[in-house]
Amino acid sequence: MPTSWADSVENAAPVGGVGTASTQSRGGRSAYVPPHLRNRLSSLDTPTAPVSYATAALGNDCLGYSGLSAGGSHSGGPRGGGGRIGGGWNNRSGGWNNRSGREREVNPFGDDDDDTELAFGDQENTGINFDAYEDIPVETSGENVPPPVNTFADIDLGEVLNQNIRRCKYVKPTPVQRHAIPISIAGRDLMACAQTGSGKTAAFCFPIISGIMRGNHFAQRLPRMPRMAFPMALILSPTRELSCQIHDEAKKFAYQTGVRVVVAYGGAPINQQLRELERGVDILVATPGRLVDLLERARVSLQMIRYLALDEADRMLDMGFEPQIRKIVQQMDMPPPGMRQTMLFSATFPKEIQTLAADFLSAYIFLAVGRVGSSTDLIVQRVEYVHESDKRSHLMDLLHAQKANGVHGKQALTLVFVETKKGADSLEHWLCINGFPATAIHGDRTQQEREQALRSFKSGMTPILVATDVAARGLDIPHVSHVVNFDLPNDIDDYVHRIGRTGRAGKTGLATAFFNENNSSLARSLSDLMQEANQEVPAWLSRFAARSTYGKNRRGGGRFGARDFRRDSSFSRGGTDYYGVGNMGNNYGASGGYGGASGPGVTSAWD
Ligand SMILES: Nc1ncnc2c1ncn2[C@@H]1O[C@H](COP(=O)(O)OP(=O)(O)OP(=O)(O)O)[C@@H](O)[C@H]1O
Repeated sequence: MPTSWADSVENAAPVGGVGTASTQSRGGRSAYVPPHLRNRLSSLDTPTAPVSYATAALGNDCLGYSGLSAGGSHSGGPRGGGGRIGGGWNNRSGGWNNRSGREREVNPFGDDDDDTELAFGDQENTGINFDAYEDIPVETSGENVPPPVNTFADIDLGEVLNQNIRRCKYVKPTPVQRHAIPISIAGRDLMACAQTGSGKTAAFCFPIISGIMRGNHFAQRLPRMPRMAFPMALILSPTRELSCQIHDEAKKFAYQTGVRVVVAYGGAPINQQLRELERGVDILVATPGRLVDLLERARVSLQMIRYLALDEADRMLDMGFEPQIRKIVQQMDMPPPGMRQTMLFSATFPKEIQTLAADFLSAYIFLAVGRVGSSTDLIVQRVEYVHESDKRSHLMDLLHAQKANGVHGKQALTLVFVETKKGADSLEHWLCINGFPATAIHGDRTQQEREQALRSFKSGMTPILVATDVAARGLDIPHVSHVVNFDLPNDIDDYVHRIGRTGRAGKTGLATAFFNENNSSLARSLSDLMQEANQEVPAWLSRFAARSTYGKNRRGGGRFGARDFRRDSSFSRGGTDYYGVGNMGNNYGASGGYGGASGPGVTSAWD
C-alpha cells in the first residue's frame, strides 16, 4: 500500500538478494564499508584499506549493503584516523549505486537524463521571496560562536551534496541555515529556534550528511551483534508523517553521497522497516515509540551515534515524549554529550524545555532567528469572534469566499485545526455532506488512513483537511494558503506551529482564528504575538487581553520565538553565570531534578 508518505519506505528486497556472489562476505553477507570510503572503493578493483572493525566478518548482515568485500576479507577503513583515505567525500561518484551489485539508488529528483551542471543562482526555487528574510533579527549566544556564511559555496559541504542542493533549487541559505550550518560543521552542539517554514530541516541534515561523508569519527569496534543496525546519526521527530517527510528530504540531500537514510515509525509494518535497517543505515530518522521498540528488540544500537538531532525539540522534550527521549538518549548505549554532537531545532523553545534540553547538550550555542512569518507579514493573521454554535456556518462562509476568489485556477488548500479527534471526524463529515471536499487526519485513524488523507489533500483532490495537532508541526505542504483555527489551541506555541503550515519558505499565507470566551486564557499572548508581527489586533481582543493574565502562555522572546534561558539570571547556578562553566552539559547533570525516565512512561498516540 505505497502512499505518498509511505513512499519514503522503500520496498525492501530480501536481504540475501542484495549482493551478488562476488560481493558477498564469507557468510553470504555483504560487507559494511563506511560511507566515506564507499565510492572510493567502488572505483577500485580491490579494496585497499584494512578493516578496523570487521563487521561483516562478524556476520553483521544489517550493515552489509555496500558489498565490496572480496572473499570475506572485509575491507573498509577506520572512521577516524584513516577515514580520509583517498580524499574522502570529494571524489565520490555514486553513492550505493556502484558496481558492487547493491541496490540501485532511486533518483529522488527524477532527473536521470539531465546532465545539466547547475551553478548556484542558476535556478531559483520559484516563489521564494528571499527579501522576506533579509532583515530577520538573529541572536546567538554561547562561547566562540562560528561566524555565519552568506552562500552555500562558502561552506565546505562537498561537491556531491552541493550538487544536490542545486538540484533542490536552493540558491542561497536561509538565515537559520546561514548560522546553524557553520556552527554544526564546527562540531558544536546547538539549540536553534527559527521560524516555521524557514528551512530547519536542511540546517540539520546538511552538516550530518557532510560529517558522515568526511568520516570524521572515532574508530570504534562493533560488537558481535548479528542483525543489529548501527546508525551514525539519529533524527527524532514527534510524528510519523514528519519523520517520513524528513526522510524524503534527507534522501534527496544524500543522493549519491553514499550515506544511507532509513526511516522507522509506528503504525507501519515493522518487518519492512527491519529489512531496510538490515540493509544498512547511516542516518536513522525515527519516531520515539518505534525506536524504543527497535532498541528493545536489539535491532538497533546507538553506540555509533555521532549526531543526534531532535526536530520539534520542544515537543520532543515536553511531558508526552520526555520519558521516551531520556530512555533513548540517556539509558541505552548512545555516547554521552561531548562524545556526540547534539542539535535541537524548533520554532518555539519555552524556558522550561530549554532547561530540560541542557541535559542533552555540551557547551552548546543558542541560536534564535526571528519568526519570518510573523515579522515579515508573510502570514496575515485574522481573529474573529465566533460563538461555538456559529463556528460551522462561519467556516462555510470562509470556504465559499475562498472558492469564489479562486487562486490562479488551482484549488487553494485549507487546513482546519480542531481540538479533538471526534471533532475532526464530525466536522469532516459535515463538510462533506455540505458539498465541501474534505478529509481528516488525527491519531485515531490508521496510518493508512492518515497517509491517504494527506495524499488526497496534497494532490488537491480534497482541498480541505480537518486536523488535530498531529498535523500542527513540521509538515511542509505546498499550496496551503489558509489555516483556520476552528478551535484555538490552549498554548500559544501550538498556535505558532499551526499557522506555520502556511506562509512557508517566503510565500504568503492567511491564518484565521475563531475566538470566543473559551479562549480567554490565550487572549494576551495571542494579542502580543499579533502585535509583534505587525498584525491588526481587533479592539475586542485587546479588551480580552487586558482582562486576562499571562499564565503559562507568556512569551518572553520579544521578536524571537525564544531567548537563551542561560541569559536569565534566575537560571544561573550558585551565583556563577551559566557561561562561566567549562562544560555546560556536564554541569547540568542528567539527574537535574527531572529524574530521568523513571516516571510512568507516557506513550504518545502520535508515534
Ligand atoms: N535555502 C533554501 N532555498 C529555498 N528553499 C528552501 C531552502 N531551504 C529550505 N527550503 C524550502 O523551504 C521549505 C520549508 O523548509 P522546512 O520544512 O525545512 O522548514 P522548517 O523550518 O523545518 O519548518 P517547521 O518549523 O514548520 O518545521 C521546504 O519546502 C524547503 O524545501
